[in-house]
This record gives sequence, C-alpha cells and structure tokens, in this order.
Amino acid sequence: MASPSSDLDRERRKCTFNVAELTDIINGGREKTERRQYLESLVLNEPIFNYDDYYFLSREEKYSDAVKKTVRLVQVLKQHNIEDPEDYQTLLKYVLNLNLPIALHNSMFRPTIRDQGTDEQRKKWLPLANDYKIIGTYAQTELGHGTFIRGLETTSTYDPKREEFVLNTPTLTATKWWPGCLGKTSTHAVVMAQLYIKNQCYGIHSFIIQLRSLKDHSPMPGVTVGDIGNKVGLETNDNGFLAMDNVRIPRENMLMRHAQVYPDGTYRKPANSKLVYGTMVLLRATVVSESATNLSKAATIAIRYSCVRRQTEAKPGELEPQIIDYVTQQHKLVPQLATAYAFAWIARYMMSTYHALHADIESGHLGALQELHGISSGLKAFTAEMSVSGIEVCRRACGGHGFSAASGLVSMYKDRLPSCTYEGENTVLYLQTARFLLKCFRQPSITPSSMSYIQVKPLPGARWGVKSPEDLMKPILLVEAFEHRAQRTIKSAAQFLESQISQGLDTSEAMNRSGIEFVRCAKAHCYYFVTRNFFQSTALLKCSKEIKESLLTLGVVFALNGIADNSGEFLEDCFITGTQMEFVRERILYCYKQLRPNLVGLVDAFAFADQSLNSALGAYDGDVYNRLYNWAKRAPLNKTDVHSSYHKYLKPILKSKI
Ligand SMILES: CCC/C=C/C(=O)SCCNC(=O)CCNC(=O)[C@H](O)C(C)(C)COP(=O)([O-])OP(=O)([O-])OC[C@H]1O[C@@H](n2cnc3c(N)ncnc32)[C@H](O)[C@@H]1OP(=O)([O-])[O-]
Ligand SMILES: Cc1cc2nc3c(=O)[nH]c(=O)nc-3n(C[C@H](O)[C@H](O)[C@H](O)COP(=O)(O)OP(=O)(O)OC[C@H]3O[C@@H](n4cnc5c(N)ncnc54)[C@H](O)[C@@H]3O)c2cc1C
Repeated sequence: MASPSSDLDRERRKCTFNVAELTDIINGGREKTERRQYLESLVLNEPIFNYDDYYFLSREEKYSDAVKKTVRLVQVLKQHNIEDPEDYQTLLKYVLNLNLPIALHNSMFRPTIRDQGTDEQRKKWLPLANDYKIIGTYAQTELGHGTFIRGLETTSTYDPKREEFVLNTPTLTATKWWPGCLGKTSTHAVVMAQLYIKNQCYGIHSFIIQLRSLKDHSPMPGVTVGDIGNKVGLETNDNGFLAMDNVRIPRENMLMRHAQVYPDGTYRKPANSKLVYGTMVLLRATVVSESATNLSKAATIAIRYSCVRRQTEAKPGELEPQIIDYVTQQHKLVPQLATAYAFAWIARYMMSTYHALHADIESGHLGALQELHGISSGLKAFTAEMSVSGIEVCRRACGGHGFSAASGLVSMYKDRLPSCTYEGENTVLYLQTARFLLKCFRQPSITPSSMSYIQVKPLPGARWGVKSPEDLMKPILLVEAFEHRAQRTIKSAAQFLESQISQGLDTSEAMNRSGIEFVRCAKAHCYYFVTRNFFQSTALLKCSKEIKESLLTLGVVFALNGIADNSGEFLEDCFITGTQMEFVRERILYCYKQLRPNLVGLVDAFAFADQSLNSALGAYDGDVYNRLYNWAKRAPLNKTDVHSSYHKYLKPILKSKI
C-alpha cells in the first residue's frame, strides 16, 4: 500500500497553480490572509483550544468545554484589543470548530441593540455587552409559533403609572422556545413581544429583559428559564425556554429607535413595521457565508481523504487506485467543491449588499428593505440547503470512515442541519423571495438593477445557442440558460397565480395553491444569481492564468451540474435539446479530468487549520490510519481492557451452565 502522506505530496506536486496566491484571493487579499494568520496564531497555540477528544464528550461536557473555550476566547480578544466584528467572524470561520454558547450575543443581541436602540440605549447597553459584562440572546420563537411572527403570544403591557412594561407568557404555547444560549448562559435577552397600551395591541416590538442575577446567575423573579434538552446536533449550545410571569422592566428597556412609547403611553409607530425584523435579515446574510465555509471544510476533508484512500485493484497485483480516480467519486465531490467556490463568492456579494442596503435603510431609504429581504431570504435558503446536502454527500463519499465521529463530517452535518430551519424555515423564505420576484415582474419601477433581467420576457420558442461541447466553456451561454429558466419560471408562477385568482379563489388561497410554483421560481432565480455572480466576479480577478482556468472550470461544473440535475426544467419548453443535454454530460466529465490534478490544491487553498477541521480523514498530512487508530485507542470504552459491564452482566451468562 502507498503511504498516505506521499499520496498527498504527489498530489501537491501536480498542482498547476500557486496555492498561496489562491488563498489570498479567497481571503480577499494578502493583508486579509496575514490578519487571518495572526488571529490563528493567537488561538491555535493555546492548549485550551485543542479539540482532539471533543467527539468523546457527553452533551454536558461539550457545553461546559465550550463555555471554558468561550471565556478564554473573550480573554484573548480583550488582551489583544480585537474588537472588529470581521476578526471575530474570521476566528469563527477558520479557527474555532464549535458553536459558541455566546453565539447569539454577538450575532443577534448586540446587532439588535445597535440597529433598534436609540443613541442613549446604545450608550447604556453596548459597552456592557461589548465588554461581556452581560451576555444576551434573541428570544423570539415560541412553542406555538416560529414562522408566523405576527402570531407570537408573549405580551408586554405598558403601565403608565410606574412607567414600566410588564411582560407575561399568557399560555403554554407563548413560552419562548429554541433561542440559542438562552438555557444556561445568557444574563439578558432581547425579547420579542406584542406591545399593549391601554388594551390596544400595537404588534411585535423588542424589549431588553434581565434573565439572571449578575451576582449568582440565578433566574430573576418571575423568570423561568432552562435548556430545551438534547437535539440532533449543536450540543455545545444551550437552546432554551423562557416563561415570564409579570416581569417588570423600565420603559427605557423597549428598543425605541423606530417606534416609541412616551411616558404617558402615547405610541409613535415605526416608519415601516418590518424594521423590527432587521436582525433576522442580517443573520440570513451570515448564514450564506457559514454555508460556504462549511461546505468548503467538508470538501477539504473528503477530497484529501479520497486521494489517500485506495480501493479495489484494477488488475491483479497492481496498486489499488486512489478512490478519487473513480469518476463516480469525482461526480460526488467535484460538484461540492465547485459549489463551495461559487458560495464563497456569493457570500461576499451578500455581505457587501447587506452593508450597502443597510446603510441606505439607516439613512431613511426604506425602499431598500424589501430588496434586501428579497435577496437575502432566497440566498439563505438556497445556500443552506445545498451546503447541508453537500456535506452529507461528502460524508457518504468517505465510506465507512465517514460514519465515524473522527471524520469530523458527522458533527458538521448535524450542526449545519438546522441552518435550513433557523432564521426562517427554507420553504417559507423561498416563498418570500418569490413574492418579491413576482412584484418586480409586475412593477419595473421597484426592480433593483441586479434583478433587471426579470423585465425581459422570455421569447416563446427561444433556443439555447450551444452548438458543441466546447461552447459549454463559455460563461455567457451558461448564464443565459439559467436566466432563461428563471425568467420562464417567474412568468409561469405569475400566470399560475392569476389563473387561481380568476377561478374565484381569494388571494391567500390562490397564493397557497401557487406555492410550489413560487418555490420553483425562487430556486431558479437563486441558481441564476449565484452562477452569474461567480462568473462575473472571477472574470475580474487579476491572477495567474492557471488559477483563472481552474476557477472557470469550477464555475462550469457548478453550472452544468445545475442543468443536469434540473434537466426537466430546461427541456420542458425545449430551450435545451436532448443533444445539448448529451453535450452537458460529456463536458462535465471533461471538466473533472481538467480539474483532477488541482483538486488537492483547490482545497488546500481554503487553508483550514487541522484544528478547525478536527478530522482524522482530512488533516493536511493525510496520515489517516494512524489518526483513526490513535483516536480509537483514546475512546472512553477503551480505558480498561475489561469493561465494568462484563462484571455486571456478561460474566454471569458466560459462566452459567448450559
Ligand atoms: C445561529 C442560529 C440563530 C438562529 C436564530 C433564529 O432563528 S431567530 C428567529 C428567526 N425567525 C424567523 O426567521 C421567522 C421567519 N418568519 C418571518 O420572518 C416572517 O414571519 C415572514 C417574513 C415569513 C412573514 O412576515 P409577515 O407576516 O410580517 O409578512 P407577510 O408575509 O404578511 O408579508 C408582508 C410584506 O412584508 C414583507 N416583509 C416580510 N419580512 C420583511 C423583512 N424582513 N423586510 C422587509 N420586508 C419584509 C413581505 O415581503 C411582504 O411584502 P409585500 O409582498 O406585501 O410587498
Ligand atoms: C437550532 C435552532 C436554533 C434556533 N435559534 C433561535 C434563536 O436563537 N432565537 C429564536 O427566536 N428562534 C430560534 N430558532 C427557532 C427558528 O427560528 C424557528 O424554528 C424557525 O423560524 C422555523 O419556525 P417553526 O419552528 O415555527 O417551523 P414551522 O413554521 O412550524 O414549520 C413547519 C413546516 O411548516 C411549513 N410552513 C410554516 N409556515 C408556512 C407557510 N406560511 N407557508 C408554507 N409552509 C409553511 C414549513 O415550511 C415547515 O415545513 C432556532 C431553531 C433551531 C432549530
């Protein structure tokens, strides 16, 4: 058998481009790489951030270990004056390999105060939160409602005599349920509740509630709080429940940047009722980035392992091939790698669009709200869905060892799975994007320039301009196919909705009956958007010819697999012919062959530290078998040669007389 590490060495020698150059491109420039390396050096050298035996821990131990790591992380950040949220994101993405029990503090609690608090509220709360003197979460979802926010039951009733709000959980189903870091960690929460003044309900608003004493962490009077119990994954996170019984807070604890309640109970409504949903939009944009990172990690593990793993001699006596050389294996993994690259670029687009539109909103241009919501909802759903299914493809592609916790893919899959549910269940979000697409279809005046393609009506009888397999290397033709599909499905969803209404259904029933068409067009739009963005952005890069070629080929793989996997949608109006579909399949194989020498280089370029992959199969040196063996030897069951259950149970039957 060939040595695993020499297999990877050989792969690295075959690579046609400079991996460090590509790493800089992925990171967004040399300076960003250096910053990332600096941040890594602060954390990776600390034994406390070692994850070697993480997969052996129980749920409680995992939570406790995560708290320990979190506290040390906070100390490191303070010690080195690291305050830039981008640095924190970099650490989460590339260095740490767990969901922190303060995740919600940084991702939702602080941003909600920043975006929904007045200047005085920011001045009061943000220094405490930034300094981790308080730890907060975002408590919106209830036992009875997650999706339908307007249906939340928690109440916050204004008492003008004492200038206080009184928070209550009026029913069992009003109990807050799921908020991350709520069960055991957080001292405070932004709670979303129905605002009542003088018996009138003004809808959902945000309130800051103290959950636990800052002296001894015990729950505050009237607060019942705890962990919701074991879940599929995210074991380090104390997703929690919260019930409130006449919990009083000062009037100043309602976040009043957009809506205000004056001391006498006068209410001033926000300029747009959806401003209160702002933090969710930010998180949806962040999920796009996390989906990209995690799929990149999974592809790194599975591709390195597939270059090390050898199976089934082709001819008797010959060295068994590396499993990566089976085209069926390439057909599993190369599309995941291509998707990871396409997502890395759409994540960058999503974050910069978020910041630009958010700045517009802050300066009062509220029209940007629906554009941001329309773009981010679909992309969150699309990237989460493909990333989660891609991680599972990578896991299975590792065969038996993919089922071992030591692969790192099991926990990655379990921890990413809920990204299809949290921050808006995916179907619900696709429906929101479809709503926006249809609105743009009908009203050119509100259509953002990035979506102007919707205004071009697809010509009946339009045909794809591909004449040969070579044509499939032309981004313009690939983008054209996705554009056509998106235009056609949006038009068809609009027509379907109209047909339902013309049959006499009321709008909500007609919308419900059109749901499948809506989701179809939202997915088609997202595929188009991601493909177009990848080709456009990578075409502008100043880099070596070899890197350009590899990125182009990855883009072609992403696009062609999208066509092959959704072939019915391109064939049903005869836009693509059967012959062109044969070209597609042929070209996919061609691209795999082109990319084969560079596969390890392409995953090395993500530059994940071994610690952040925490995988016996995917470490840089490829020393898979030693890692698996040494890891198994450390398993708790192997602490003694004879297990206590032998003495308790096995021995009596083994010793009993037949
Ligand atoms: C680490 C993990 C942490 C996880 C944390 C969490 O999960 S936290 C918990 C996460 N929880 C969730 O994510 C819950 C998911 N649920 C929701 O976000 C909402 O309930 C909803 C958006 C589904 C519907 O909301 P609704 O019933 O109020 O609205 P509607 O359907 O009646 O539409 C009316 C109009 O409003 C528009 N509009 C809507 N939202 C926005 C927006 N943000 N901006 C701008 N506009 C928006 C919409 O486009 C429509 O426009 P049109 O067509 O009339 O011009
Ligand atoms: C790990 C995890 C962490 C979370 N963290 C937080 C947190 O920190 N804070 C917080 O407040 N919440 C949190 N949540 C809650 C999360 O945001 C909700 O679970 C999510 O928004 C989905 O809502 P739901 O559970 O009500 O699902 P439901 O809406 O009940 O969905 C069930 C099914 O009904 C369908 N459905 C529902 N409504 C519609 C509709 N209008 N049209 C068509 N189909 C529909 C869905 O597509 C889905 O198939 C978390 C959840 C998880 C799993």
